[in-house]
Amino acid sequence: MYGSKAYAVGLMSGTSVDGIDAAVIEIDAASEQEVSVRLLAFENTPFPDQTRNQIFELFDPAKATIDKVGMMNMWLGELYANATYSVIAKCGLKPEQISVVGSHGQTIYHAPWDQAIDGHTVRYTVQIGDGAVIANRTGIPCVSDFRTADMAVGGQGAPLVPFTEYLLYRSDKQTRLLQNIGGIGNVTVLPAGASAEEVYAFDTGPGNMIIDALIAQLYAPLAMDIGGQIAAKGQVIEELLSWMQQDEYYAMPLPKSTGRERFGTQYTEQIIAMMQNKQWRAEDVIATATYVTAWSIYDSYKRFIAQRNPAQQLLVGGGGSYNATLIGYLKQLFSPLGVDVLTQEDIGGNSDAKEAVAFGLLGYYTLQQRPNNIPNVTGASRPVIMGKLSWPTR
Ligand SMILES: Nc1ncnc2c1ncn2[C@@H]1O[C@H](COP(=O)(O)OP(=O)(O)OP(=O)(O)O)[C@@H](O)[C@H]1O
Ligand SMILES: CC(=O)N[C@H]1[C@@H]2OC[C@@H](O2)[C@@H](O)[C@@H]1O[C@H](C)C(=O)O
Repeated sequence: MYGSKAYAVGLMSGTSVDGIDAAVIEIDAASEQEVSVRLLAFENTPFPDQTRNQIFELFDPAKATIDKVGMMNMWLGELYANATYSVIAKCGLKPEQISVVGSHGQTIYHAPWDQAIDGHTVRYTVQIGDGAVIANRTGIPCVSDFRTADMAVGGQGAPLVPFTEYLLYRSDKQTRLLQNIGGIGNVTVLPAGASAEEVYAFDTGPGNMIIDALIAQLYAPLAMDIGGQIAAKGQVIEELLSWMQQDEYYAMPLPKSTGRERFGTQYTEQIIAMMQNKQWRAEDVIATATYVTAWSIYDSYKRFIAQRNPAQQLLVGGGGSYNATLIGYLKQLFSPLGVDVLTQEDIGGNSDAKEAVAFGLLGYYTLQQRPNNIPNVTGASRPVIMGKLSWPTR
């Protein structure tokens, strides 16, 4: 594989359920340690409203009956295949030129803790959007369902993007924190001059998930606080802030990951109930939820990172990069610590495309039968080749 260039498509639909991110990348693997990626095209296709609502229903195990999960698995495969076609056309390539589609799928449930069954324990995670559908519609081999292999060897199955961040963003001189702010927030620590074994990463807590849910409740039909404009008009409510800061997730030891199971609908309903009871103003509640995301990133740094790896740079990606109030809070919190806060756009990248790019690269490694998890990051007992490979019939 070294010395050759290849094209891959990466597909991501994350915990925010805002749609399908699709990226076409050119991978240039000069040697094992020197891999570079060029983004050739990117497209976000929002889910049809009905599909989005149906996906949200599947987050509730009581509503996620097997027939609904099975149908959505196949339907998302179709939508992912369409997104693949569309993004390939955007850069003027043909499907035959693409080596692989790496598709994350839609997480509908993630249980990275041990569950007892028949005197044994298992962990599980469910990502849907069938790879066989994608492969057969597009004619391109498709790697999907990445997380299970890592769990099969004792890992949490998340986060997976750090493998690609190590390849693409490490520096010999600077310790960099790669912070993603999607539905959930997650950070990857790339110590200066580190080897892959020294990289660690974890979920910092909520990203935009609570903000989005509160906006949908309080400012419908809005689904997000565009640019952080609503939060900018509010003040942080101290009482709500300290209640939110008490969530036990923040103090949990590493490795750790979280999701909608903790910061989803039930959590937001509690905030709305408190708000009604205390007569808080909606913009103040949004400002507080926004501040909590910034604080949780700062708190994670101080608690788990700063002593071991004092950093020079916090590089933010994911949709939260476009929330100016959130970025403002981050700058306020990190600047006294001597950490520069930058977004992907500040360095010529694309905050929206970053995870789709990552899954294109992860899929390419799987196709090459090369391990692509970082055990130190996920808690897995060893490196594994992640994902299931579906072949098209050409
Ligand atoms: N212009 C914007 N202004 C404010 N917030 C935005 C903007 N654009 C996107 N966002 C926020 O980013 C979210 C989507 O982020 P992203 O696509 O990175 O999440 P995701 O990939 O679904 O989540 P995860 O990475 O947790 O799986 C939106 O739901 C919204 O809250
Ligand atoms: C189970 C799951 O889908 N987890 C997501 C989620 O969204 C952010 C954070 O929680 C991260 O752990 C992960 O995604 C990214 C893409 C990852 O694996 O690196």
